[in-house]
Amino acid sequence: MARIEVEKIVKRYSDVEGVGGARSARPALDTVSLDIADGETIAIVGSSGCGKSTLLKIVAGLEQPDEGVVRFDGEDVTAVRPQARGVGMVFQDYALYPSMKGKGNLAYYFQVHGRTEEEARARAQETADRMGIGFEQLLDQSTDTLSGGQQQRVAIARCIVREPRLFLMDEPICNLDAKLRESTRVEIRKLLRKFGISTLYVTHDQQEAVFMGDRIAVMRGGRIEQIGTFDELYYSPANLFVATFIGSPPMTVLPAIASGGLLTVAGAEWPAPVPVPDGPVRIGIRPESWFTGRGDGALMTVSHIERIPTERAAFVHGQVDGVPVVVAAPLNQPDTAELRIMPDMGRVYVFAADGEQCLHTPGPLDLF
Ligand SMILES: Nc1ncnc2c1ncn2[C@@H]1O[C@H](COP(=O)(O)OP(=O)(O)OP(=O)(O)O)[C@@H](O)[C@H]1O
Repeated sequence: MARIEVEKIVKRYSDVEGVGGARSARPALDTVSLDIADGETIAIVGSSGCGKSTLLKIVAGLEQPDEGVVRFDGEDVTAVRPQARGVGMVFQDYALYPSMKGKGNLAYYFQVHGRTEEEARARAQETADRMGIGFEQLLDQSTDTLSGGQQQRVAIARCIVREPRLFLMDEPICNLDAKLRESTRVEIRKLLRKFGISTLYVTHDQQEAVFMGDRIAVMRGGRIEQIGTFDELYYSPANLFVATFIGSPPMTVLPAIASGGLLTVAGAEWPAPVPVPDGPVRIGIRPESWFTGRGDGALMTVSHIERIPTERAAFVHGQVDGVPVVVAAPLNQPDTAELRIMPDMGRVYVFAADGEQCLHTPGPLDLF
């Protein structure tokens, strides 16, 4: 267990080609800073190529940064080799030794480090006991006969047995089918809580990030846009990118013109929720923040209705003036080609026209 500090990391890959073959000026990581508290799990999300894996590799010591510092418990480890950092790594491919049983996988580290067989056996047993019910049976099986989820449990145990200071997990369950993914992520979360090991958990799946992370870091183009709890990101996004990245289906974003306390949106005039300087802005409306069926609303052309019986809810997808819109509705929402919709102006977000600043957020929903 450790407190991890990542400070102003810059990483440039020299062979990254920019548009038209020119050398790209944009680094893979651009002044990235991050603090992981002792025992905390931070989930890192962002689209492909935003630098998630590079960040993990730098913390692991597998890549060297061009600038910046990595500290474990206050000690500068930037130049420390990976093997000496005490980091446990779990990736999507389990990288277990296939010819060995689970037990052999756990004991291997001790064997290659010249430790006694008794110690290896005792540590493997202790870890198996702590991993929970049913785990010991897995250790007696050859790893290539285990399911993906089981292999991932053994891979995690193989890290835990070495008592890592930090776990680095890069899309550890993305290769599993949907059902196994769900049970395995519950399992991993339980283990992380139980062992209290500080963890960086990379995923491209927002829901997984919300489930796994005590906090979530949203990355874009080599930068961390915002770090916070789900509520902080959802209700107080730093900018339009975070606001649209967090939340599923995503919020609708409409261009608007502010003038004299009114917002003109798609030809309709709505009162601004807060004083907004006159000029172009963008407004964001989450699916749950629309009123439907009001005569004075904007006209939405419906493309399809996504019904989610397990949630007793539906999402109506369509367009207003060519802009994609998603509106939450009851499960029994009738099929319709058009719908009059009106935002709950008390729940809209207002962004600067370039999307880089959030000018107003409605704050958390008061459910009680
Ligand atoms: N070894 C390398 N050499 C050159 N460029 C690299 C190398 N590794 C990564 N990159 C580039 O650095 C950027 C960040 O890559 P990285 O793998 O960290 O992204 P990622 O967010 O993990 O993506 P994904 O979700 O697709 O795995 C990308 O533009 C990628 O092409």
